[in-house]
Amino acid sequence: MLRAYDLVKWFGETPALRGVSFSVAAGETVAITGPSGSGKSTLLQCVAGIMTPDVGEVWYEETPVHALSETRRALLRREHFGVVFQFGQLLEELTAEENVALPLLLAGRAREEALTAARQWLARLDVADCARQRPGQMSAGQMQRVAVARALVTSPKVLFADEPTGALDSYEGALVLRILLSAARTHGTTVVLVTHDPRVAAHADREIAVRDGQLEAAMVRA
Ligand SMILES: Nc1ncnc2c1ncn2[C@@H]1O[C@H](COP(=O)(O)OP(=O)(O)OP(=O)(O)O)[C@@H](O)[C@H]1O
Repeated sequence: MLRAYDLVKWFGETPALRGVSFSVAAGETVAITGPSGSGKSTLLQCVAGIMTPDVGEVWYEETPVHALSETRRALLRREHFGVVFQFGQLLEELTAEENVALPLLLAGRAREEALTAARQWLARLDVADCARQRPGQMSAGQMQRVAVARALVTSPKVLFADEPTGALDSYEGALVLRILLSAARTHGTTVVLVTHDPRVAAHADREIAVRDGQLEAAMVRA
């Protein structure tokens, strides 16, 4: 479903990726692991079409993501991908249900329909009580659950998550991860997850280890 060929990315003099190739099958959960600065986030952002590699190709099904304009990549992300970052990046001035409804409103859905779907996702993530609260009134764990609901509300084909539990304590982090993965599996969503935490990576079907911008090992769990 997703394929990356020989990705190279430089930031000035710094080589962030030095020829990385891998593929992800539909419905698979893959963890990209590695030490700080190894290139995990750069890899995720190239594969998700958030940035383009300097060299190499990224294919999403039959679409050459690396060759699309910024506008087409934004459209592809909006229609097919969901993204969660370490800090949920919710809009402060909107309530939880409005934050989650936003991607549906942008896709042209009617307001009441979008809010109903948002509330269903908040309930699935066990934060129905927060529907009318703004991010400032929520805990870090609640905000991250809302961010996951917002990423999944459009039923994306692929969910990209960059340290989605990195800002949470280990108990809350494990809970959010479990809910995220079970929601993704229930809906057949492919997941690409960046983490430096082996306990988080252990939940994935497969681990891709990156070191100094190159693949270290690709292992499949039994
Ligand atoms: N926007 C940027 N400008 C300049 N250098 C960058 C930029 N983004 C990443 N880098 C550099 O590219 C390399 C890879 O960074 P990247 O963020 O992909 O690593 P990472 O494994 O995700 O690290 P961390 O776990 O600390 O987030 C690092 O040397 C980093 O300093």
